[in-house]
Amino acid sequence: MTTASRVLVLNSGSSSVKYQLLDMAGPTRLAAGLVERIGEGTSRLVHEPLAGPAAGGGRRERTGAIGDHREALEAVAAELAADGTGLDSPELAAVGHRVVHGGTRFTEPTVIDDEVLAEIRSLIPLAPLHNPANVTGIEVARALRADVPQVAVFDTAFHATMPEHAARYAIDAATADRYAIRRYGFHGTSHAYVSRAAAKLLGRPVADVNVIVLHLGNGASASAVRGGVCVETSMGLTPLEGLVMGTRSGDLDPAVVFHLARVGGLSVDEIDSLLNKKSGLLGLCGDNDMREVLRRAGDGDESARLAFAAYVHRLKKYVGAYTAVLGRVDALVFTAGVGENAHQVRQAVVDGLAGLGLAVDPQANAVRSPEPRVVSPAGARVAVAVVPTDEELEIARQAYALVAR
Ligand SMILES: Nc1ncnc2c1ncn2[C@@H]1O[C@H](COP(=O)(O)OP(=O)(O)O)[C@@H](O)[C@H]1O
Ligand SMILES: CC(=O)OP(=O)(O)O
Ligand SMILES: [Mg+2]
Repeated sequence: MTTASRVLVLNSGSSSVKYQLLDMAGPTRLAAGLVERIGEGTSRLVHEPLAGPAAGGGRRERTGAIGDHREALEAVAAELAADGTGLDSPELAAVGHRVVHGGTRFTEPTVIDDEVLAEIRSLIPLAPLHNPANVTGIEVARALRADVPQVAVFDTAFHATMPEHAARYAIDAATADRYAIRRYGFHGTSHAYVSRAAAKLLGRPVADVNVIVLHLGNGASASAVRGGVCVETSMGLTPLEGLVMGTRSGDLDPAVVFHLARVGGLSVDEIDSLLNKKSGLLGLCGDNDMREVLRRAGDGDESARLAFAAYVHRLKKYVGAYTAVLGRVDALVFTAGVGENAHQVRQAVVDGLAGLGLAVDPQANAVRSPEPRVVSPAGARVAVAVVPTDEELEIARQAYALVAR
């Protein structure tokens, strides 16, 4: 029996690492931080001790090139060590890793051994922007602390309950099976956490509520959750399908790819990069950050207005579709960077959808708060809510539940 109760959570993205150190006895957040723009000259690390030996020490920030994820994670380990809460601590019970793609095999949190790591590596072609960084995180943490369990928590896991008719693409079945082509869905940790928190906010049992969750960050996805079980989501084989995102196109006619190859002469890798990194808001107006898009649109910039309108139009289509999938919707929930902060997006998505029971109260919608809150008018048929996501806490809970039993 161990008394170690700390969990370090690493959420490695394509060019960033978000991390938190939690004491699960509370749970108490001991430290949180972020390394961004990894691989660029202007990298930035922000570290904040929040509780424990270094509490009150204040936020520390350092800028300057951080070449790759390995270097970033070593810098994170050094910051934690400087607080007296390093990876060498006997209190560390587990390291929880966000792993974006779990394929068909991983639908539960999993303790990582060599074989599991090899399998995560083999899924890189299905999540080329994400799984490589996840693998590096695992390698670095293991090298620093081989005796502590490393636990993978998969973005795809929550969506594994999707019925076959939602998960299947309508393509030749033998080809689909041979190449494991199906809709997996992502951001599952967030969709799970937020749909549960929404039920709590409404004061109703999770099993009784039907929720549409809109996770709008850099990557963005929608999900339909019936009684706590995911029945549909907008991302597919990879995190490219679905909504208009910061740099990703979301849905398009697959023939666009053939056309670009045949008529445009682009290679498969060039098309991949175009659709994943140079499309979405960035492709439409030159900015991928919603704050910038809103500012420019407010100044009357036509391409920013178009980008905003296209972003919102896609969201409306998904809200309508998921209303049909669920039959009855109790709450529409906004989360992640854009969903939590951009009241303009929330307002625009429900505009004209009174027929679906959707509306926001402009005053409630304009409030800025880190707390979960309802922003629809009193008595509305469907509650519209803002629920801040906490992928790190959810990953820590799942990792700790696995190692502490
Ligand atoms: N105040 C705000 N208003 C509008 N958008 C915001 C605001 N704050 C953050 N965002 C948007 O949130 C996005 C990042 O969301 P986040 O959930 O942190 O993404 P990720 O975890 O995918 O990196 C950025 O595109 C940014 O534009
Ligand atoms: C899966 C995915 O799109 O993740 P992120 O939003 O972190 O890029
Ligand atoms: Mg995110």
